[in-house]
Parts: sequence; C-alpha cells; structure tokens
Amino acid sequence: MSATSAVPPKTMRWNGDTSGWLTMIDQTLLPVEFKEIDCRTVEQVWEAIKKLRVRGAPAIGCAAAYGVVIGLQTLPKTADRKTFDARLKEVTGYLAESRPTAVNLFWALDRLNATAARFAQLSPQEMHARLLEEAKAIETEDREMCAAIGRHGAALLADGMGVLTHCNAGGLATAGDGTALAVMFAAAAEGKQIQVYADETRPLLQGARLTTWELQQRGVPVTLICDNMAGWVMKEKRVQAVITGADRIAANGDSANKIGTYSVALLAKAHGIPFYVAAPSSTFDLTLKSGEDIPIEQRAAEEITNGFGRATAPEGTQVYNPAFDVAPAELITAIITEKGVIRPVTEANVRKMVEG
Ligand SMILES: CSC[C@@H](O)[C@@H](O)C(=O)COP(=O)(O)O
Repeated sequence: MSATSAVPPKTMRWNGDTSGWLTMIDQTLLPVEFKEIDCRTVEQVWEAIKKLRVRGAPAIGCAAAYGVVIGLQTLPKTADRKTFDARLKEVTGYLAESRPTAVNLFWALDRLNATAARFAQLSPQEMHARLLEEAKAIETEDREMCAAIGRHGAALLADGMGVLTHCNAGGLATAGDGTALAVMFAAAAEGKQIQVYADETRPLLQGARLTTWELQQRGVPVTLICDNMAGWVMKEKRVQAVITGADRIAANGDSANKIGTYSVALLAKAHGIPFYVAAPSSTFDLTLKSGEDIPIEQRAAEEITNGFGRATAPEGTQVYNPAFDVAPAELITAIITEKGVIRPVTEANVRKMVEG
C-alpha cells in the first residue's frame, strides 16, 4: 500500500468468525512505512494499545472490544458459562490496564460486560458470538458518529479559513473519518477551501507523522508547524479556528487531550480564536465532575530523550512526560458531538446533549 493511496486505509478490520483475528495499521511506523499487524492473542492487542500501534481514543475502544473476543478464544470448548464469565472478567480487567486516559477504552469494555450480563441465558459459544457482534457494532457506530460529527462541525468552518489542529484526531484515531479531521473533511467535501495547520505534537509526533499523512491522502491542504509556533501562527492571523479531539470529557466540559492542547486553548483565547473540541458521546465521562478527576497517563522518559532513533538529551536527564492535559471548559467555545454542538459548554448543556 502506498502512502499516497486515494482510498483511506482502514485503521483496523476483523477477520473471520469468533476464532478470527484483528488486523490493524501499525501507526508507530507511519509515515515511513505502511504496515499492518495481525493480533491473534489478547496480549498482542494489549501491546498494540500500550505501544500506540493503535491509538486515539475511539480506535483504542474498538481495538479493545475485539481484544476481548480474542481473549475468549483460549477457553476450552467444554467450558461452562461460569468459566466463560470468569475469563471475560479477567480479559476485560487486563485490557483496562493498557492505557488510563481515553475513556473509550473503559466504555467499550463496560459495554461488553453489560452485554454478557444481559444475555446470561446464552451458552459460552453463543455468548462469544454475541460479543463479536457487539464489538462490530461498536466499530460501525464509531464510523457513523464520525460522519455525524463531520456534518455538525462543517457548518462552523467557512471558505478560506485556516484551521489549527493538535495531535491526530483523524481516521487513524477512529474507525471512521475521525473527529476533528472529520469536520475538516466534511467542510472540504462541501467545497470550502480550508488550510490546515498541524502541530507536530511532541514527543511522539502524531501531528507530523499521522495528521499530515491523512490530510495529504485526502487532498486537504496542510502545513506542518512545530508546537512552539502555534502562537505566532495565530498572531499572524493564519488560523481562524482550532479543532482538536478529546480522550475524556468530564461532566462540566473540561476536556483531556494530547499534551499541548491546553496551551493551544490558552493561545486561542488570547487571540480571540474559537477553540472547538470534536468528540463522540463515547468520549464523555459523566461520572467525573471536572477535569481534575481525569487520570493523566505518564509515559516513559525515553519518548522524550530518545524518541526517534537518536539521543536528544544527555544520559540520565530527569524527565517529566505526561501524555495528556486538560483544557478547562471556559476555554472551549463549543464541543462538536455526533448529536449536535454543545455551546456554551456548561454541565447542563453537556448532560442535555449526551444523556438526551
Ligand atoms: C479522535 S482521537 C482524540 C484523541 O484521542 C487524540 O487527539 C489523542 O490525544 C490521542 O493520543 P494518543 O496518545 O496518540 O492515543
């Protein structure tokens, strides 16, 4: 598969029946190499999530759902329902340990557990098939949610606008067209000329490696900038809107996303530029009152000191590497969901949109 294919490749696909396997793009290799990996054990799915071979909140949720189906394959044919349920608990608990911030992971695992509880009368084989159906439904619904987010968000972009984004909230991060990028794809499909500015997104460069790759494939003009250029690009009036994705949104609208998003939101505020978050309802965690309660993943120091093949700091340098930060609701102009646009971002409006 060439890196300039006109048809966007699928982030993941399931092969076969309950004894099948999950094929995913290895996102750590892009844009240098397009390679798919086959996950045939739950440990391989866990590793793919942990190492960011599959990443982005909705995609993590979809991969984990299929990971559960794979994890149940090790049960002997003779296993009774009690043994099946115990293994299901073990597998979902294991996958839940892969990454802490994106709530879509826990949302998908909870959904499979709830499905099993609802169909307690099914045999292990029937239940296994039912859980595969549920995993496929999660993937299909995610694709539909991306399309709806695109439709709702496109109205916020006008012809000729510059739009800044951070990290990758595109097709690679979901089962569909993405969240923030779905808005841009939809606006472009309506014939609006937009110019995207992609932050490179240190330390793992999801913006430079993935967002530019996706936008180029889809023919949407994109300019790559270093993270520390965002303020100047705004000052120069090159961007009229910012759109990012989210990994977890609390009931009051505080939104966690890739580290650096908070700074971009502050910069947008300072320059009077609207700051939009695009996310499906599976990214909302209404059990959390505010962003203070969102768990922030801490990642290895080597991602900063030895990220891409060579040392960029002296050996032994002390490093702080939070993978996410939280943009408080007051900095967010609106949240674009598959159900509509939340504006202003208040707890009442969030609950009305997500629960309604
Ligand atoms: C539609 S994806 C939204 C977010 O998940 C995305 O912006 C992000 O922060 C991803 O972080 P990552 O560490 O690459 O999984």
